Amino acid sequence: MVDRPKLLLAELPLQAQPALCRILDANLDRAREGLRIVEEWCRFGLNSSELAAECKQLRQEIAKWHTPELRAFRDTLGDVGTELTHPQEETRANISQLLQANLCRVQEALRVLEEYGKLYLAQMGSAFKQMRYRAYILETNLLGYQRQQKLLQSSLYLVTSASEHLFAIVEAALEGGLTLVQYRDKTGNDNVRFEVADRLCKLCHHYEALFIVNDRVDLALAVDADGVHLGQQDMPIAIARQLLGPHRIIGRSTTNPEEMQRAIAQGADYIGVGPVYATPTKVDKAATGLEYVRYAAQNAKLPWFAIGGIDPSNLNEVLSAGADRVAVVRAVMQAEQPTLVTQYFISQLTRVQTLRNYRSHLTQSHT
Ligand SMILES: Cc1ncc(COP(=O)(O)OP(=O)(O)O)c(N)n1
Ligand SMILES: Cc1ncsc1CCOP(=O)(O)O
Ligand SMILES: [Mg+2]
Repeated sequence: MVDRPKLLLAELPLQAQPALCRILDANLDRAREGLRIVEEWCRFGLNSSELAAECKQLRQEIAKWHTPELRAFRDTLGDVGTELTHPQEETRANISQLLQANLCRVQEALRVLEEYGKLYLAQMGSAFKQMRYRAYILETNLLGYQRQQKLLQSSLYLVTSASEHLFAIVEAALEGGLTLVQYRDKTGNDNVRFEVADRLCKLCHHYEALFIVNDRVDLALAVDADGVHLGQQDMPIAIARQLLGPHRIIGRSTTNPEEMQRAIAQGADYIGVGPVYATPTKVDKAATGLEYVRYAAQNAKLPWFAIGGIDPSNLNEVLSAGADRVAVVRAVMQAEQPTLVTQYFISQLTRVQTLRNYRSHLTQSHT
């Protein structure tokens, strides 16, 4: 139980006392309801016992303040606010929006409890201030966890190239089930790049896909991207991590085992493996061939994407060498039907992943 500090309620004018108790009662409910909604996703959607436990602990701590005295002031019929809804409350485009809305609701309710709580009980303000900070940390951890999960679940990675139909192509690929997009543009100026990156980021998030910016940490931060992709000549991973914080994704290009081991040691979240085949999209880089794909399949202990010259005609060869994630530019950006090509890639990648998971399950259960 909460220590019973001094009750300040009596110091308020008599007519303000019921109002204060109703505010506290309503917001104690609101904060817990919002947390419960978030908790369900942590538990059943993300399978994260840590995040679910944090939601539960916060809920329980809030509940301790919800005393019978406060509940006694509830007057639902007399509440003029029950009919007031915002149109956005009626629709939720996706899980991220739903979580965002409820985390925001929890934080608002905790703020109300912090402020009005100061008039009710000594220590209530500081207790709810601490809980509000915990809710912010929960939000950041949840977002980071969601990103890593989505990265793990992504088998096809679209790296964009300049095109007058850029948005239509990316949207078509998203319609086909794409969940990971990198904005790569070596031309143009920063003004245009910012506009394009911002629009692409919103488009990807609307489809619940991750959005990564090539080369540029500043641009990634400016548009609130999910992460950045850095080559060997780009910014060091450690500096990017300092700028981006712990929860955004950092990818690294690798062409050989040494670069792979270094990227892992430096804390990359995923790596590009290639160019597997020579490609006009990256003329300055020699092909690494399938040998490096085989090496990655045996040694990479993080998500890795075979990249470079991959298209539906050679996909099977790359999969047979051990890849189960690929990144492509032309195969989708220049496809006549980007949705269909995306669906084809994803279906083939899912097929090999399922087969390999099944085989490794069998091997484990026989040892
Ligand atoms: C997924 C992925 N892998 C490799 C690269 C290449 O990055 P980099 O070597 O920095 O070359 P540029 O793309 O910047 O020309 C990539 N972008 N994505
Ligand atoms: C950016 C990059 N890095 C290694 S290969 C490559 C380009 C791959 O493009 P494509 O899929 O068109 O061959
Ligand atoms: Mg680069």
